[in-house]
Amino acid sequence: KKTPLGGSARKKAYRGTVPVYGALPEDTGHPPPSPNDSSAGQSVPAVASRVGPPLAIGCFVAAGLASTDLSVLASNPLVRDSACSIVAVVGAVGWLKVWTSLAASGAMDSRLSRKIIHCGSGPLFLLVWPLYSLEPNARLVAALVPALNMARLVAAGTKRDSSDIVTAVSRSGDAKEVLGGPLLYCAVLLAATLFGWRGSSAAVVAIAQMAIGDGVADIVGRRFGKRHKWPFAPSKSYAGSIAFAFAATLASFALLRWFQIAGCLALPFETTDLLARLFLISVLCAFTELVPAADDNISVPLVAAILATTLLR
Ligand SMILES: Nc1ccn([C@@H]2O[C@H](COP(=O)(O)OP(=O)(O)OP(=O)(O)O)[C@@H](O)[C@H]2O)c(=O)n1
Ligand SMILES: C/C(=C\CO)CCC[C@H](C)CCC[C@H](C)CCCC(C)C
Repeated sequence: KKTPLGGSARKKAYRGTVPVYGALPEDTGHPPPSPNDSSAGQSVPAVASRVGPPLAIGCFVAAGLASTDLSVLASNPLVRDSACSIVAVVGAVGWLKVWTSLAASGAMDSRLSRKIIHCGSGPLFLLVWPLYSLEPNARLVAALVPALNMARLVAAGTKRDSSDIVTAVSRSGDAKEVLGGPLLYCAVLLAATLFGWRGSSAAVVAIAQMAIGDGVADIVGRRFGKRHKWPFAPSKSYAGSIAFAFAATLASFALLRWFQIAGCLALPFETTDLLARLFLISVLCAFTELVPAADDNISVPLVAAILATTLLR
């Protein structure tokens, strides 16, 4: 299709009307702005406000990185640890957003999305641990991830922030609820980071039991455990507890192996021996989950940590 202005005449006309754009239409693939286009002839700040703060921040970070020697950054442990924590914090926001959006769109039940968040958050955080530097302070930088999430939950639970974290993790949509199970969950991640860290099989097993064991018990129990309930815990089913024991064993095993492969911890057990020990821990944690005395986000990882300290050394 022929255009009214072609070749150099069009370039000249375009240069004349759009002082803030460095690129010509041929460079950008976009058509030239019409005389009515509100961006034509605007100043840089006006255009920046149109494209929005995220792009401005992105440009700022990119310009900073471009003017810095990246090899110096990569070899600096504090920079490396901060980068890991930034990735984890941003990842956590995206992770919650994905499941909340799926629930909001009707693609899945919000109880299921909440349980998937419960199952995935702790193990995903564990996967990041080996990427931190060997510095003793690395765990402090890593601890910022659950600490910041706790701050978000407290802000949301005390209504100082109407964040959609409430939609993601509260059962009923009541903001105060995030100060219960979800806050304890993050507190366990914080304690495991500060007092266990990646050389501790107890920290890894405690997180796997709390996240995967308890989460899978709920997901499976609700579907397959409607009829056969425990006599002393009428809301919980055999199916849920069996699923807890098997899923938590496999998750603990896989995460421990990941830490072994990454060179973070050494375990003196053959595969079958390790699996048997983890199964014993998981069965006992599945029984702990049936006890209504304490929140299972505290009781399960506590029992798991004690058992792992005794059985995995
Ligand atoms: N061993 C289990 C554990 C859970 N469930 C199912 O999962 C539901 C929720 O269990 P539970 O995690 O104990 O509920 P809450 O603590 O109330 O919820 P949450 O942990 O999500 O805060 C139960 O009603 C039951 O249907 C089950 O069948 N068997
Ligand atoms: C619904 C939950 C518990 C109820 O029993 C889980 C709450 C999850 C937190 C609000 C989010 C926690 C995020 C982690 C601290 C970091 C995850 C990082 C990872 C890379 C995604």
